[in-house]
Amino acid sequence: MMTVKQTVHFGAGNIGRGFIGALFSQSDYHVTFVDIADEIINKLNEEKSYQVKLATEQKETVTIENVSGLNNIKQENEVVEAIQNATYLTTAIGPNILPRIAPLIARGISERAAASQENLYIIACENQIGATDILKKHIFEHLDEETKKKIEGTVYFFNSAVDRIVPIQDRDSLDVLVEPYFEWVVETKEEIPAVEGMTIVDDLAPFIERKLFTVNTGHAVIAYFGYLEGKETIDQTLADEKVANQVRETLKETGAYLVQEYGLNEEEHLQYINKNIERFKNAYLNDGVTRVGRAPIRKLGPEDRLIRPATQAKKAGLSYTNLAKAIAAALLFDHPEDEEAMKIQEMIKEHGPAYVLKTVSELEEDDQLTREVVRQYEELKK
Ligand SMILES: NC(=O)C1=CN([C@@H]2O[C@H](COP(=O)(O)OP(=O)(O)OC[C@H]3O[C@@H](n4cnc5c(N)ncnc54)[C@H](O)[C@@H]3O)[C@@H](O)[C@H]2O)C=CC1
Ligand SMILES: O=P(O)(O)OC[C@H]1O[C@](O)(CO)[C@@H](O)[C@@H]1O
Repeated sequence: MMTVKQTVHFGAGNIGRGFIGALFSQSDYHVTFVDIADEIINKLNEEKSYQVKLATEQKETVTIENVSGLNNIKQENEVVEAIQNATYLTTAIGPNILPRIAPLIARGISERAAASQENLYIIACENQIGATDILKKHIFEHLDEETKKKIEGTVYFFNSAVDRIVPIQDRDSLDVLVEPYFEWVVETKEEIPAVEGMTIVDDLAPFIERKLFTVNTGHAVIAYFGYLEGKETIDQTLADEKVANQVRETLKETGAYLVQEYGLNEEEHLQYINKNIERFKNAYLNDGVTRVGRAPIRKLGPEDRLIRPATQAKKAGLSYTNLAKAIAAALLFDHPEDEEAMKIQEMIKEHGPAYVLKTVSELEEDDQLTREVVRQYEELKK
């Protein structure tokens, strides 16, 4: 009897079902999704399949089969067992959640190490530089020394970059609407089992910085300016020539840094920028500015899509005024349903914008970038 290849994926949300889980299923893996959302887990176990629909005029659809679900709070033992049988373990759960799932993954790894010498490949698929390294650090805090030794050469951790726009979905269905474009880049020099749609590279740094500081910076700029203009969706916002121009100018700044840092070809990078601006125009996605602007504390972090390209551009003597303006717009994102946005607004109210830049973005008060952001913040507020 043929044994079915197994993979465990934490986070049965938009990227989980609409991208990473779908690729594994299409590569003949059985995908065990792990999530805290009972309604998703129950549906996965009842329906055993769902549809991935492309956000195009034709709405091409693929059926994703060979899927099941486990709740990581209520079914710890079952998750540990699934990890024992898996070749891959992936996550798309949000960078802030990684420390919370690490203890259970550590238990799975420990029990697996006691019973098997088979390889396990762990990949965090999050919008964060070095997300798998961060997950590894949290997992290792829960492993004893003997297990850490035992898993050397059998449990591998690879960083990755994930790129596919997947908007918020209808919660009553497992089906997922996704853009046609996708890119999943994984950093490894190992020979690993094939997964359809996975691109392997030796060095992820240029790929993840190019992606985060083009796709995600551009998207964030549209989201924050769109929100300020009272727009609902990304494509509506981009139709406003003023915002479209702001996006292009900001991506010229991140582009100048990327070209200098990684020796990218300027013309090719310009094409990459233009290609991504076209992706943002997809009206079939109906992608809300509040989703793309979500979690501004994370997005204003020192290593994230707005602050890092600005600090790097400043260090390299390049222009960063448009990035500063985007950061100022992020500080004005006061969406009441976004917990992080509300926290930022409270901090601004009590201590002012420079305090947020210091505590959230690790920028000193007398930093030129801080001064420029605060100046633009006051301008935008008028
Ligand atoms: N949606 C998108 O277009 C893209 C998202 N990403 C990244 O992918 C990751 C996931 O994003 P989405 O799929 O959009 O989010 P999502 O909110 O649709 O999915 C996250 C899933 O994680 C589950 N979850 C939350 N806390 C949990 C916990 N403690 N234990 C188990 N499950 C838990 C949620 O119930 C949800 O189903 C994020 O890091 C995001 O930055 C990357 C590229 C594109
Ligand atoms: O906002 P987050 O959680 O970083 O992730 C979603 C982002 O990733 C993207 O899919 C880009 O890959 C955009 O849709 C969005 O800006």
